[in-house]
Amino acid sequence: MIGIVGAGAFGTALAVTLARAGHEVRLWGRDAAAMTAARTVRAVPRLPDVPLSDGIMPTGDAADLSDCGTILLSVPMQSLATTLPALGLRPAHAVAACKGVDLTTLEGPTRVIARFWPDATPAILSGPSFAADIARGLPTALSLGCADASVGGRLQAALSTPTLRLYRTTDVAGVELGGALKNVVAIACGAAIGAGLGESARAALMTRGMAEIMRLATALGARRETLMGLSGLGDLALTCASPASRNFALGHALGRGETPPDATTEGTATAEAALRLGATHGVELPVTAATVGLVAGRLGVEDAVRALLERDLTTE
Ligand SMILES: NC(=O)c1ccc[n+]([C@@H]2O[C@H](COP(=O)([O-])OP(=O)(O)OC[C@H]3O[C@@H](n4cnc5c(N)ncnc54)[C@H](O)[C@@H]3O)[C@@H](O)[C@H]2O)c1
Ligand SMILES: O=P(O)(O)OC[C@H](O)CO
Repeated sequence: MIGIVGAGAFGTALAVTLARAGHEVRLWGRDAAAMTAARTVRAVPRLPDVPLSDGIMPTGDAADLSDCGTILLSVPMQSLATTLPALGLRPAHAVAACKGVDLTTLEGPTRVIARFWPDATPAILSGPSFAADIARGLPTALSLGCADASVGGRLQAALSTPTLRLYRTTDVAGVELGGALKNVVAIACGAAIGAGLGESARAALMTRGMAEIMRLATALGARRETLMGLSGLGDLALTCASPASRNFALGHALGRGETPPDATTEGTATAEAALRLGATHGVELPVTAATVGLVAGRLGVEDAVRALLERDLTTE
């Protein structure tokens, strides 16, 4: 039996694909009334058009997940540290399915898990995947990072489905940081497209953004080959190119001078956290700095572009 914490778009999509593959799934959401209603309606508000099969039990009571050996965590990153201790669970394996860096502690999701659930083996699931695609059963491939290779292998086998293919690695930092940092670049790309700066500008931002991801993530222990994989280059390609990305959409609205849509956009906090990590580790992050300025309203798109173009010429 698999437990999923977070009945938002992604947690629900994972529940649907795992149930389709034959797993019994308990899906916990913090809004108890909505979860009770979901038992009858057989859908959750975030994915109203995706039916929940009989194999999924929606619940607002975390105790219903106490028999689940594996728990997937799909709440927004900035709420992970408050969510975990409140659940009162002690799973053997905890797989983070959130993308970001905790702004208070600058920890990735697996470190947050280790802090609150020291007996659980933490893992991270990340890569190019829109919840709607996974829920529809469209082909998707993700990275599963787990420092314990044998647990990682078992999780890979358990969580892969006929349409969701997992690749495993022991490089937890690489999977975490690739998935977190790509969101920052997606905001920058959205802003460039929204402001009408063109496809060439987007390609330049993606490439130089990837260079920043490589610099910061390797300074924090990630391996380059992981960052060139699904939870890095792969997710960067998806998120920077698709208007369906909420991070891209946020940047796009800013680029057009419009009010951004109300949505989970992990890249805003991650950009701030990345700048702090960069300062600590002596890593220059000009695209991230411009994105932070843009999101905070301190820079307009033209100022941000000027700041990037006026930097000293350098080697690639
Ligand atoms: N939606 C996607 O396509 C997608 C794909 C891959 C990864 N992710 C990642 O999954 C994570 C969740 O995103 P999502 O798309 O499901 O978001 P969402 O906005 O659809 O849902 C978030 C869920 O978390 C709950 N939540 C919000 N604040 C909370 C808090 N303080 N305490 C407890 N619960 C809280 C909400 O009630 C909601 O059920 C993010 O880190 C995101 O980057 C999302
Ligand atoms: O909608 P976004 O920007 O949060 O992106 C969703 C996923 O992270 C894409 O892999």
